[in-house]
Amino acid sequence: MPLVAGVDSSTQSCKVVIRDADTGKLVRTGRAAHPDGTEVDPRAWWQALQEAIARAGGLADVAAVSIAGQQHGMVCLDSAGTVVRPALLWNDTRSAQAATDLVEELGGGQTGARAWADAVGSVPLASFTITKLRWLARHEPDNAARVAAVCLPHDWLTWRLSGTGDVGTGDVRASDIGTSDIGTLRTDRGDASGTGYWSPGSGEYRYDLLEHAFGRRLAVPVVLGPNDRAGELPNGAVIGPGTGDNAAAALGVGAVPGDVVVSIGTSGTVSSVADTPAADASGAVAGFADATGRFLPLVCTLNAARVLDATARMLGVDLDELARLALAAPAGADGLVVVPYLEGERTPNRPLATGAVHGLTLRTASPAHLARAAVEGLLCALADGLDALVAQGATVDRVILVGGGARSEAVRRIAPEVFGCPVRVPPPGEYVADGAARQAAWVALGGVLPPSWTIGEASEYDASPVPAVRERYAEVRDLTVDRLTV
Ligand SMILES: Nc1ncnc2c1ncn2[C@@H]1O[C@H](COP(=O)(O)OP(=O)(O)O)[C@@H](O)[C@H]1O
Ligand SMILES: O=C(CO)[C@@H](O)[C@H](O)COP(=O)(O)O
Repeated sequence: MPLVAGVDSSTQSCKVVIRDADTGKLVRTGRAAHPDGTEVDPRAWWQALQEAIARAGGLADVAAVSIAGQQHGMVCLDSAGTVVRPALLWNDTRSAQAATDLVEELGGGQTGARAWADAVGSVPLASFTITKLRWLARHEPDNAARVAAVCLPHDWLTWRLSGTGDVGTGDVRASDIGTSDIGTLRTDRGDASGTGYWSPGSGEYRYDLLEHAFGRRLAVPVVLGPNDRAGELPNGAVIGPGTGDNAAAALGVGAVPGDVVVSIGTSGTVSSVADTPAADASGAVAGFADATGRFLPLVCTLNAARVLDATARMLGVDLDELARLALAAPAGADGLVVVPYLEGERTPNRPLATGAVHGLTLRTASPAHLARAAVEGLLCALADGLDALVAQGATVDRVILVGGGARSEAVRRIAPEVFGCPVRVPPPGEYVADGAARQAAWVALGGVLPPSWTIGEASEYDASPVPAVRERYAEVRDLTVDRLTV
């Protein structure tokens, strides 16, 4: 019974699962919190990883480990492998102007957008690493001058794990010891496809675009195949390539073409597995690669589970009470609409936007109406994403709902009304970490395909569609003001 470990180093926390490689049976878990903010010192992720591994009983008895992580974050290293500045995360919007400039510089408007989509599968938005590199070059020239290599959160953690050989005995080590050779950085197709300088279509880096954005060439990680080895722990356990969190979630739920995975975590994502790469010049759909050698067209919103957190905070209730309140109000909340752009928004591209509440009357000024409108607002934004994915050719046989927000009974029950189709909710779990564990098992066991694991009985939620909810949302979603300070 070989054991394998999977890690999800996500925006809010680090989660570790240890599973039986053959059957997928869950054996142990651990987690640790990440700091808040859209700019984070990567050593905080390393510390959280060590804590989460220790809480999961260590890695001494595992045969393989893979790390999945939040996509896009810019981790800059100097020639000695030291982190140059805190990483800018996927939800940091300071590079919005850089994104606009990069599209302009490739022809502007539709021409520039088409050129980027054809080159790297996606039109750059503030989330993408390449825009953060441009921001760094223009705003922090001293830091930029020190940068020798750029990598992503999961690449950096994988590199550190291969270098330190710490097998999680409970020993927390967040110092700069360990690997320093930037030539040994590794990544995978899934995460590389979110940089803006790697092409899912050709499987090659676009060094020309990286150089164009940053001003000079940088070292980048070698892109491994789906079950290649990235390194080894001292106990002989292999380290898998890892991947971006959304590619890992698709692997974790065993998504196949026809499945649309909707994840409600810090980000909201709508994605599907595809046999051909996407290249959406509208910028709504990012043409990512997946973790199995295929592709993962994906729509991402910046505002998902935290809209529920924020609404619960405003109402002074916990998340269970928020769900109860939301279900107590009628569908459509009698016309109350929450536009959920609390962190600005990425899809649609409104980096400076703020959220809004529309339709306040004496009748709708109630906790239940606000709770309902918040759930409906975040789901409407995801339903727009589902439309964009379908417009790019995705077929929707099944919608699978995952992420922390899927634990909300209100989200599960209201989703079919807003999406207009039933949703399947797998048993509560850490599907990103599970996908990483499945990849680790694939690396350990070999084979053409990842091992087939069953994930337990999904609950099916169905309800009559209520199109009026999306119609009302569409009427007001652009009626927001920009934030006062960036
Ligand atoms: N019962 C629940 N109802 C609603 N939201 C929940 C519930 N449980 C957890 N969450 C939310 O899930 C979010 C974390 O989800 P997760 O998928 O772990 O995020 P990430 O992977 O981005 O760190 C938190 O914002 C949390 O409030
Ligand atoms: O930017 C994207 C996808 O393009 C996000 O999905 C990040 O990958 C962060 O994910 P979570 O921490 O919300 O899971």
